[in-house]
Amino acid sequence: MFYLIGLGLGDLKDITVKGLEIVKQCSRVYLEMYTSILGCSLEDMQEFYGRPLLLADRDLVEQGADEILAGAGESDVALLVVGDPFGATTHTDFILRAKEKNIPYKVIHNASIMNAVGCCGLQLYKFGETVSIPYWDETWKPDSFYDKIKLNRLHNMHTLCLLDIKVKEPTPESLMRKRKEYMPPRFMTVAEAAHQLLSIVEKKDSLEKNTVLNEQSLCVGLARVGQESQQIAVGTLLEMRSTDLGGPLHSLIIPAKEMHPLEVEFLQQYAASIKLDDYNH
Ligand SMILES: C[S@@+](CC[C@H](N)C(=O)[O-])C[C@H]1O[C@@H](n2cnc3c(N)ncnc32)[C@H](O)[C@@H]1O
Repeated sequence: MFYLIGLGLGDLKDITVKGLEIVKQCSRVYLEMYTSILGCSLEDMQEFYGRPLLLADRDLVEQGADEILAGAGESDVALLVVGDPFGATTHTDFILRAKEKNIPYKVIHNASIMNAVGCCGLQLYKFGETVSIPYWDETWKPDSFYDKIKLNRLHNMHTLCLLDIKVKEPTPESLMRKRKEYMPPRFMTVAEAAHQLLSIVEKKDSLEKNTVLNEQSLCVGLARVGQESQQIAVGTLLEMRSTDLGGPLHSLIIPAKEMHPLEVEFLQQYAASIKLDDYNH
């Protein structure tokens, strides 16, 4: 059997009882470690699960499905995913591959950022399309996510912005070499995301006089949701640019222009600088 097991968002104890029992009985257990991270070390996980974990980086997950699924028809193999297995777009492919190979499979669900985002008080029912904000570099500055945020705002929906994670990034010097050297992992912060959004707003503003989003628009910053050190901050896009929410992972929400009074009341707890009742969101 092939098992796809969600680990939740908090720490190693967020795995479900069912998930833990399966982990203990499997012949091989892989840990996917590039679409998200947990607030604990690999060593702690191995000790808690009482067994070694095989690390599955992007190359192995995207190109090595055969290797991971090998033997899963005869013995039990698990792939552990931080959050929920379907909280990232990558893992449905595993199920399709398992089906193709006639390997039976089971999914063990867990909390995902896609639903835990409700911790800030914004109603899940009112979220529109989720967007991903990628790190820009000198020459590559994609901004198509901005149009999706704009559409959500026009339809009075909140936008969850997932922020880029860069792991196993080759150093520029090693790009031409066979043997790659890697940069330290990077996790986009709420401040970095706000900085990139502001530069798009400034560019679009002068081009199209766009008032859907501006530097005074309300934003919600989330950090380490589900962990003991979880942080939530509410402020303007401009304020978010200089807000330090500490270590990874971070997400940014652009709320709808019109909010339910309960949403406003809940958000107000985290808004140090703004009186939301009087504020044009
Ligand atoms: C591709 S998504 C992976 C989602 C994961 N499989 C899940 O179900 O939650 C990764 C992005 O979600 C957001 N994220 C994941 N966990 C988070 C957390 N605990 N707190 C804040 N943001 C989080 C970050 O923006 C991160 O870059």
